[in-house]
Amino acid sequence: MHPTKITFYERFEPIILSGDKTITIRDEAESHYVPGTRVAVHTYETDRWFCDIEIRSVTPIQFDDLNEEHARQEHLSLEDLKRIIRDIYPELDSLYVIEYRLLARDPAG
Ligand SMILES: CC(=O)Nc1cc[nH]c(=O)n1
Repeated sequence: MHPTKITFYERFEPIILSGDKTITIRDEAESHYVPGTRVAVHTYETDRWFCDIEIRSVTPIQFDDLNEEHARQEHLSLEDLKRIIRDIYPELDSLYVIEYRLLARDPAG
């Protein structure tokens, strides 16, 4: 069964809902999302649902190959992107770029 839920840190919620953040970079354990499927997005901290997304693609990437385009899609500078990914996944080089589009959001949010 493919995963139908993903969590994001609350600090990313505004740039996901604005449509400015259109990718997330995850490890192998979170690489099994299926393009074309709908996924519920919850906060990591409190498990609060705040939107649904559609998975567009899942692409392997090496940490050293992260570039300005990935940073633009994350709505970050490349320096900040690399620092954040290193904080979340210390010493992990094999990663996955999950591209998505926003489908629906909490009308009260
Ligand atoms: C909860 C969590 O791992 N969140 C992440 C990890 C990597 N990128 C991202 O946007 N969010």
